[in-house]
Amino acid sequence: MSDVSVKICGLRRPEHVAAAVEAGAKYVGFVFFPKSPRNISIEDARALALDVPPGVAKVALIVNADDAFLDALTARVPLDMLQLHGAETPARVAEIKARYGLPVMKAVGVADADDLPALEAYVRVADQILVDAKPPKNADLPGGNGLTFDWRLVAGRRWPVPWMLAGGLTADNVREAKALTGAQQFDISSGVETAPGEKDTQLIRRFMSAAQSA
Ligand SMILES: O=C(O)c1ccccc1N[C@@H]1O[C@H](COP(=O)(O)O)[C@@H](O)[C@H]1O
Repeated sequence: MSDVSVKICGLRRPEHVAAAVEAGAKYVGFVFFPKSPRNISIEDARALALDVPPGVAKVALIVNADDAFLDALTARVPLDMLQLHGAETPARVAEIKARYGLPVMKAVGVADADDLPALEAYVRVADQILVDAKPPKNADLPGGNGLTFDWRLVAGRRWPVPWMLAGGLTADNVREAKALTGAQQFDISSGVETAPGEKDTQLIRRFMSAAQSA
């Protein structure tokens, strides 16, 4: 039995949700960000989420969302976690957690050692931390760019809450990512796609197998 947990993010089709669940993903992610090729409507996400079995966490990825959107989202989609992937402050993270009563995972972008202190404020308010590659300046997306960062920056790091590694992961590099960082949780989106937003069942299975044997 593997000690690794995987989140497959940016799912939009039932066959890809099924492939992720059948292959052992512990989290499935839905992206609510109109600029993303993985964006999904609330009603389409609801239909997918209703078919996810217990034991697999349904995660909504949101970027600087306001309360009106979050009210509508949480009223319709049965969710287990909110992933905040924008410039939400620690105070906003705490506010969202209190208002919706859902566990919150805050993404923090890392490019160099100067980005690491920002994590400390978030581990006090979030239930989990997602350590992702920092997007390039002027990037359209704050994540999901298929970029890695220098994993040695977080080698052996421990925080008081669970953490997940993201950014440019693939079936070919997840073993090295685990060995270098000691991460036990991995989040992937573009690495299981054939084109932006186009998930692939075989790539999902291949990544799950590589992560579980890493
Ligand atoms: O996937 C997206 O479109 C996305 C949009 C806005 C914010 C985050 C997004 N994706 C997240 O980014 C990381 C890394 O993704 P990748 O594997 O490098 O493609 C991951 O947490 C995605 O959930």
